[in-house]
Amino acid sequence: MDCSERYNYNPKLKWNSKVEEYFIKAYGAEHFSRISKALTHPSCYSCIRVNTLKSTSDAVIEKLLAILQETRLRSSVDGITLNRDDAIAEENSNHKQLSSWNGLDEVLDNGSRMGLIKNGDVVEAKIENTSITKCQIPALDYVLFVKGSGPHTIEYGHADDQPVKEVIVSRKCAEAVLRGAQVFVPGVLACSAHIEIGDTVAVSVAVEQPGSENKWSVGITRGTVLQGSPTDPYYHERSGLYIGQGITKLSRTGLFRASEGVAVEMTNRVFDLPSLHSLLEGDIFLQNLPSIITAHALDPQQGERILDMCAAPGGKTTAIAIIMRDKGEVIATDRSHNKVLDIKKLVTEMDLHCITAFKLDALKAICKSNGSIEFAPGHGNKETFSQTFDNSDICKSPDGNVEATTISHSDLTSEEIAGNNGENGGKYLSKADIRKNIRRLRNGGGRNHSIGGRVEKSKGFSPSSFDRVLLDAPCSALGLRPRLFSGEESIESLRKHGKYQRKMFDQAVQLVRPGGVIVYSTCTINPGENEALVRYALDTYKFLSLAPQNPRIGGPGLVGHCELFDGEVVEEWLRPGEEELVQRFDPSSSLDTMGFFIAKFHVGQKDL
Ligand SMILES: C[S@@+](CC[C@H](N)C(=O)[O-])C[C@H]1O[C@@H](n2cnc3c(N)ncnc32)[C@H](O)[C@@H]1O
Repeated sequence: MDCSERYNYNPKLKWNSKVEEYFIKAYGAEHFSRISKALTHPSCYSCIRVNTLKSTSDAVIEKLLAILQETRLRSSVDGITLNRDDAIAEENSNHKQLSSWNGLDEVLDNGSRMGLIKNGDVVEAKIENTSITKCQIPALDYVLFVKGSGPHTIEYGHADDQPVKEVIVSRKCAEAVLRGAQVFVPGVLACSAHIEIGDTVAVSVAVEQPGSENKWSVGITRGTVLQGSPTDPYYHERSGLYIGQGITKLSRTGLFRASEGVAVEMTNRVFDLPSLHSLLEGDIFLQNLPSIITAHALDPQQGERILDMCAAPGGKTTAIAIIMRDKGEVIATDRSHNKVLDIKKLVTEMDLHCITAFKLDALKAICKSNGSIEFAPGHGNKETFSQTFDNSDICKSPDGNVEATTISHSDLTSEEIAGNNGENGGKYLSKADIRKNIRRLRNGGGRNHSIGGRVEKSKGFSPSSFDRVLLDAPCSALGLRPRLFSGEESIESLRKHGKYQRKMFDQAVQLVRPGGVIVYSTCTINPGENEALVRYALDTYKFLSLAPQNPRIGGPGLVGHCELFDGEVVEEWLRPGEEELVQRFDPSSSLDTMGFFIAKFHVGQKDL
């Protein structure tokens, strides 16, 4: 095979064959092939929502340009100076010698900064390669796009007689790298024999391959030695799966001995997207455009009572609260205890006061009696600790008393945490879970707040007690980008998602008041979880009607039906006239978003 075919990025997404057949029926072969291709690429921009209660778009643009430019300048200095010896010296001294760099100020002051001004407003600001644009959709000028680039062709320096040094990473790791992350140690699966610190390596990804009994497997054991020749495991399968080039931060031995840290610092990426994680916390939130549109489609009004049924990590909840100017009541629920902590952390960071987060199973969201909330009891720190680790039912308090269950660092040693001590309700915790929880404990309840582990459990809410309900349902997530494998879903599993979503929707219908609104959304391209849910809703509840959405920038929904299981099951989608009332975000469209679906229902008199 020609080397240039091998050392590039041209993945072909693998699907379960029946699922592929079904999607081809839904979209047509050519369109589905475009969707499939688009899913393997990240969007070429990052989307940021500004917390307009704490900052402004202009202030965020200013700060981000400064940070991004500095990062670029630093990494270009790294690129020039980071040879093997420098890297070893860096590892030894454990800090970078860049503190005297003051190039950023020069760039800011020397007039190379550009601003595109429209109607007196900055709509695009640029410094050299960094461009930040304000969203032009009316009322969404607090949404910013930070432009990335790609796919780039990378010169890996391969020659017939000299194979390149290589590192193979896991699929999840590669998907994160394509979004702008570095390669971290746990993501490394295999590498060439003689990797030293500071080596330039080609990074490729091991993607699941079809195995026996219709099962998929990666087939590369961690620690495998690569020769750079066709005798390497899955050599041919990795053709076209090269995601960039980087510099190793550890030797081969270190890579498989260490448990954390950066393994490869990416210097040449197929997709170059600025990494914005943990920047300007509280002032901004990284969020996909369709998710922001979902909050607008709900059209929450100040003073209303809103329920976000599957809310974690709180992206849409906080977007809703900000649209309401933090006035009213937003109740955010999620079934997972730890994820409710994530919501609370985000709410604290964003300094929002109208949101209350509860642990609640959305399938049991209606309370039988009036008393609707129970609180997690505090029983001292050990108990609290086990609560933080345990997703099982923790709330048995019958009296509704609120007791803070705050954890302080001094109350826990890492040994106590790592030892597990059987305090996790008998549930096995992997090392990764434990590390995650240690991080969670360290990070606590937001920047300036004490570390809090209090989670209230709700018993549910009274029927018709909300003005608006958002059901951003758990789904097959087949719209998420970038993805390098989609074979895990079968027709049966897709249908299970649909069933689960319908049950949640039944609860939403009961909770919203007559005259209220339900918004249903998913991040999947599967019509069985989108249009089929709308059909179910409209056919089951005659008092529901599809409502127009504002803004509406997504495409139309799918009209018609699809036969499954050799015609034994007919899945009904939209009827003519309904398609323009939903929003379907097609990853292959020019909007370049994730695959997403939004339907908005108006709730009429329920006794009809
Ligand atoms: C698509 S995510 C929600 C994303 C969130 N709305 C946001 O924008 O940040 C779906 C969430 O549903 C939660 N979930 C799954 N099953 C649930 C259930 N039975 N009850 C409540 N939440 C559930 C998951 O824990 C997950 O956090």
